[in-house]
Amino acid sequence: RAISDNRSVEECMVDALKGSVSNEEPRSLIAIAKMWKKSMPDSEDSVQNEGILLTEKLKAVDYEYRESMHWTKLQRLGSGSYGEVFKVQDKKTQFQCAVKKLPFGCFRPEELTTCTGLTSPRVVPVYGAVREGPWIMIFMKLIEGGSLGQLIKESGFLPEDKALYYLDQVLEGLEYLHEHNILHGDVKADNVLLSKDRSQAFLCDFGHAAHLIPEDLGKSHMPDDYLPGTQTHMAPEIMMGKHWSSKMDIWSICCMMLHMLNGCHPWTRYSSGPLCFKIAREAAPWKEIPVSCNSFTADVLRAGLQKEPSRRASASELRGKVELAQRKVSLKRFGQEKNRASSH
Ligand SMILES: CN1C=C[C@@](O)(C#Cc2ccnc(-n3nc(C(N)=O)c4cc(F)ccc43)c2)C1=O
Repeated sequence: RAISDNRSVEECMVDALKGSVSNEEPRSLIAIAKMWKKSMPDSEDSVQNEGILLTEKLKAVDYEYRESMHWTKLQRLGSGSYGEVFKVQDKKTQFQCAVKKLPFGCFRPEELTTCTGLTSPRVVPVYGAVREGPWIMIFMKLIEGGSLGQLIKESGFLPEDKALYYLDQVLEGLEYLHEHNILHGDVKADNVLLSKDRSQAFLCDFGHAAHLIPEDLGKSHMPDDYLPGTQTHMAPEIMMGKHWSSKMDIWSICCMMLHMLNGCHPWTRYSSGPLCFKIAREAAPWKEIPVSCNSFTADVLRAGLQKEPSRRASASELRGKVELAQRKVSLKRFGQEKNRASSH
């Protein structure tokens, strides 16, 4: 029937996937994510259980994959855009991973279509997604070291060399996303996860992500259902309803750098209440760059905190400046340690 109706391959695929959970390829996950967008939650779906698992370590049983029956929650890890995140375990394989649980009505297909099939070592791998009644569960790799936001809270703030180290790694992830015309849309320390030894950083939470259509760049405004990210990290062009581009992520990652260095989000030390007018009208928050910063680190922040997107550095340009600043900062630190050693 499918082919005779001139239906797309994707539509045929989705028909075959409806109402069951199966282990399939990434393109099936993308197809069902788009199907979920079209189907609104209603009462008869209360026991609906359908989805796609991308790894054999998570095993659907008789085309079902249900909480408590096939996997169990071990502990709450944190909260993302519109959802809570848990450490979970597959009952059959004992494999542990993380799951973001969100209401079906808050699900955006871009949360899956933007991160499925990515191969960057700086992006948390997705393991699949399953709908259970009014909930969507998105499974992903467990990252044991917690979030960069939690590290900053524990430490108060980060030393310049460590902040530059994490900034470089997250910029590598942004370089990859922007090369694939993907906007992350909510870059901040809570959405950067750390390995157990805290040497590796990974980008997560594609709940605000969008596909950047190259021919649309510079023209289109945000799509109607676009979900803005964190206000303190929001680029001025969003506040002014102007064109959107990958440069939004660059503004946000520099706000994250200020958060690492100062221990607080930009704009929050000098004002309370809605920031949208302040961010749109006032100068970029260069005054929040610590005076103790190396001049090359300050250059990174000034290049990324340009109010005009066209004057703002790209991820690759900013990474080059970060790596120069890292050399200067580590040389300075090396010099200080040498002086300390020789004075003893
Ligand atoms: C690939 N993929 C699939 C869903 C996704 O959009 C997300 C997310 C998200 C949001 C907030 N927080 C976490 N979060 N994940 C973990 C983890 N994987 O171990 C985690 C661990 C924490 F300690 C705190 C928050 C955490 C994950 C996404 O990116």
